[in-house]
Amino acid sequence: MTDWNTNPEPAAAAEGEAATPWGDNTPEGGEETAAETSNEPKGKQYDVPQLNPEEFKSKARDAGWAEKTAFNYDEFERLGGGDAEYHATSKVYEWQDDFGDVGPEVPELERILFGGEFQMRKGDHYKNLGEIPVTLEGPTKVDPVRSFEEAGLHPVVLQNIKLCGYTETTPIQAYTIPAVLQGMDVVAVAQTGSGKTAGYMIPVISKLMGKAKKLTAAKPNMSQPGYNPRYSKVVAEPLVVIVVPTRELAMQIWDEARRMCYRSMLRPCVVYGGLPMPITRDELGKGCDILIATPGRLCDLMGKPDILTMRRVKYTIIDEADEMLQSDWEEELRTIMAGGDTNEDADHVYMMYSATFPKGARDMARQYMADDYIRVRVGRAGQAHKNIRQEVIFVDYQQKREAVFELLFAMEPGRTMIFCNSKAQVDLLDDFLYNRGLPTTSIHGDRNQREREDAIRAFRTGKAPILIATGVSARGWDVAGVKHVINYDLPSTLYGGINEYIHRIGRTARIGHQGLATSFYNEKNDDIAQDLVNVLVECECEVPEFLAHLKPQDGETLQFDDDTDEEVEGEEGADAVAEGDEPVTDGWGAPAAADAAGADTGFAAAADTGFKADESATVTASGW
Ligand SMILES: Nc1ncnc2c1ncn2[C@@H]1O[C@H](COP(=O)(O)OP(=O)(O)OP(=O)(O)O)[C@@H](O)[C@H]1O
Repeated sequence: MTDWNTNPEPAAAAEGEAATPWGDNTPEGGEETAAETSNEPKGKQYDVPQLNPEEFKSKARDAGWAEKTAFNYDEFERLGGGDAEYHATSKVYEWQDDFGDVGPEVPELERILFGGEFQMRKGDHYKNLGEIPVTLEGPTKVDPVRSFEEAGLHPVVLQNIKLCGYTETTPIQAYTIPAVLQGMDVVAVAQTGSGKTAGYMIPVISKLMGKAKKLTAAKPNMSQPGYNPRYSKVVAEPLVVIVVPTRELAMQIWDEARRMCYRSMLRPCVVYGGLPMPITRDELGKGCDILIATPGRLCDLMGKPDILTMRRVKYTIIDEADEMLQSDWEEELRTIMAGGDTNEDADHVYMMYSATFPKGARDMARQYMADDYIRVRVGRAGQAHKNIRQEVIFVDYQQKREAVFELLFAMEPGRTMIFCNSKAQVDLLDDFLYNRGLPTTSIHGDRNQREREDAIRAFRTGKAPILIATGVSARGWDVAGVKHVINYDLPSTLYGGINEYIHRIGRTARIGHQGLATSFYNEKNDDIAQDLVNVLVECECEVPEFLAHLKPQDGETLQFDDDTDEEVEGEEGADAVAEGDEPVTDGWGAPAAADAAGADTGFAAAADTGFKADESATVTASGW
């Protein structure tokens, strides 16, 4: 049993607590120095009642938290979740040679791919996505597309988009879809949950679809009675390689690929560390046109020419690119971006996508891209979305468990993600909350593959609506109905700092939904304080009293570390922008400076599509 109740008696603060348990977390006395020099608790004192396990359970049930239930794989499959074993072996559309250009509908598969009750639908605040200025840099004109119909997409892709329930493009899609269709290298930055995945998946698949017959490699005929995955294998020859940092994200992007490839002869596959090698071989051996992979497993397979060859790859896409451009991945990324020894395609297209893109990563990205690559940015690189209500409360270091317990009871129950900075902390907190009747599950890098898949399924399907995770393990996750993100530990600089914070809180309020992000702050978080305050001010969220001294003074503009970028101002930038063309911004960090107003940018800020250039020569995606 954990020592959860070793706190001092609830102190004087208790008086005001009952009425507003989350209202005032100003440290008593407000003096930083006092807390630094003593062990005196500085914030409000939280309390967990002393109950037996049954009493805890009934307290949780009374508050509306369902009991965690064992995962029912039959039901999960029936509802369209995927395969019960390894998700990578779930069904994809299987093409047959006599299909002609477009395959017939398969209602059972269609229901699985598009009908899952847990699939995200756009929220009531979707229009807010369009209120952010879009900035373009690069020498080539791009006309944004407001609707999918006007983008000139392949009819099957258009049909699949409809089945997904996407009715209009998001701002990032409005620009990246035409850019990719024009064959450009693209770096794209837009807020979490704004549809970046479809922003590359749709145009790439649409482009390949028209020529699929010519381009795709031969595949075994799996409908033949004699087919045996062990002996009828082919070498996988993907046309598209999508690289992502985590296994769960790889599976999620594969799901998007499965949807967009429905009724086409393009076959998506996913491979990642933790997927047993025999399964990896079998799946790739069925033929692979779109390969989604984690970097380690991909590099491993690139050295096995009897399983995978990169010689036909036409598109390499790096998702969560700033994470992938970190030094930890340098060797793998170099190998992948080199395209493999046998890559034949001189027009190989490279793309990078993320919600955050610090300057160091941008500098590195540039060395991999074509000279005329286009850069699209929605808002500031690393900007949080206003659909997220951010709250920062002061919680003493030794009071966090009690605080999170109380917080979970103070809120209406709903899907909640809690982030910790270490795997050990994830385990401890999961035990603590679970033993107190709450329906938790958890995930981190030390769990085996089956445990990881179980945890994410339990969370997605609401069997365990509270998920405790380390930040990196949850990058890019898109789970419907996440109402609340809690930063139990704020990510210090060591854990990715403010960019990590942006990714974490971005698990809620996706694609037009609203959500809440609560962060526990104490004096150990000083290193992120200024960045945090800047983000709160930028998003018009309340800055708590204990951080008020960091707010910009009246008339002072917000300073972000990434505000300046030499790439379009200095010599390097001159290389990236063709002669005679003006970049549309003064850099990536901040919206364009007013002095660029009126410049003939050469970009389409076309009135006829509903987009217009604002005074500062950014392109505002108005009308959403
Ligand atoms: N045009 C659209 N209309 C409605 N929903 C969409 C549209 N495009 C994408 N979506 C949905 O929006 C959700 C978020 O998309 P996605 O995961 O691609 O976001 P993201 O920008 O990559 O986020 P992150 O930065 O967190 O990875 C997904 O559930 C996706 O199905």
